[in-house]
Amino acid sequence: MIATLDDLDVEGTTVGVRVDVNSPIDDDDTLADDARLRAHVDTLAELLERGGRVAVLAHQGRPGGDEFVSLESHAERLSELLGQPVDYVDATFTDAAREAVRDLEDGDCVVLENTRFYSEEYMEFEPERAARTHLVEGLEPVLDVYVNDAFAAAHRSQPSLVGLPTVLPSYAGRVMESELDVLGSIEETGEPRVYVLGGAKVSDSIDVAWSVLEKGLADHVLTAGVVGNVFLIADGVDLGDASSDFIYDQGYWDEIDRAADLLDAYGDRIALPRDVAVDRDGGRHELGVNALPPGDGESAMDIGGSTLEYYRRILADAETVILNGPAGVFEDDRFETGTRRLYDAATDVPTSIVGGGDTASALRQLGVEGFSHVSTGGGAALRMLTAEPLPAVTALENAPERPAADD
Ligand SMILES: Nc1ncnc2c1ncn2[C@@H]1O[C@H](COP(=O)(O)OP(=O)(O)OP(=O)(O)O)[C@@H](O)[C@H]1O
Ligand SMILES: O=C(O)[C@H](O)COP(=O)(O)O
Repeated sequence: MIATLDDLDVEGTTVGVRVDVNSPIDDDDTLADDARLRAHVDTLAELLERGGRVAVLAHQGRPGGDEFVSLESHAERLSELLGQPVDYVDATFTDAAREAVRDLEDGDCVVLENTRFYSEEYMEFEPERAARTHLVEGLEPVLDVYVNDAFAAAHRSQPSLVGLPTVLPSYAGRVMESELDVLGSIEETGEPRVYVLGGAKVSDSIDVAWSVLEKGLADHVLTAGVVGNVFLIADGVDLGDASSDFIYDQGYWDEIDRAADLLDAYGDRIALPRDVAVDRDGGRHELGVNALPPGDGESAMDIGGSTLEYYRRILADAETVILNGPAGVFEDDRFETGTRRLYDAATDVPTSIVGGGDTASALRQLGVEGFSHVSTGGGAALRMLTAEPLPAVTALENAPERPAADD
């Protein structure tokens, strides 16, 4: 049983709050999009209003990557969103960080530095071992309790996610609570249940497809995007050199064999695109799979109109639809139709769940709204949608005894 903020006596308590504000970053190393910050405002505002002393912990980017930057601009934006001063300290668990946390008064908030600036935080550990890392040993003495609101990072077994809840009384924040409510009860949603797997994360999508088909969670899996292209090749369709080279360059060539095995095992429940759209003479041109391969240099960039009709018929009978990843290269006006129309059709299904923050922002750009639930998590949501446990959630379940909250 995971405790929530309802179980926490907040006033005067120093709370370490793990959030996921991993965001797109501009060329000047500052925040380019605040959607993920906005998601955590309710949790943070509630803790502050209830008199908590809040130390925010988060990662940004991956070591060596362009988006691996400090959280200073995140703190500035958070201050605007919360409508109160938010301090920032360029340290995570050193003396400077601990002093900033000890100096907090009731209702104060400080953002600590990007947790991944410390190498241990980019490693995966068992919780007991994570509890003996520098970050956890440094922060534990200055924190009274730990709140995890970082659902989007809950598939990572890293110190700030699994080590802190091993040593501190721990609670789920409001984002974590609502994600677990919706995604944790996937088996209880209505049937027929349809999974739509698009986008470019082919191995992850094939893992999900195996899992949901094997467990009987999916009545149908609809494939689109690069995932759909891999399944078409696995089914013996000649998509031409451009699409094949793309799949090879992305390192997904071996996935074709896995997709073929999946088709052998569960082909009756997997739907493949019936046509694709290519770039011909600078415009969109649709080709039925029987008319493939496309011309020289032409690549399958979107699903076509007959695929959309076919998928819409399946969705019309569905009680639940779970979607991840765009149906095509939606960033290009000529190839956004598949994503917009497929996702639009999904909003008519009684329960419609979109996993993946990037997909969600693409949908906002395309003006598609009306889903039952849009998850803040990409990889975490995918893992949850296969009914697999998330390490950070398990760590919350196993957290030490907590003092009872005052009513
Ligand atoms: N047919 C295609 N050919 C090439 N690229 C494609 C095709 N279909 C989709 N894509 C690309 O896939 C990318 C998105 O895939 P990805 O799996 O990363 O989804 P995502 O929305 O970022 O996922 P998440 O929200 O889980 O992070 C887009 O940039 C899109 O252009
Ligand atoms: O953006 C995400 O999916 C989470 O913040 C996790 O980031 P990671 O994939 O770099 O661990």
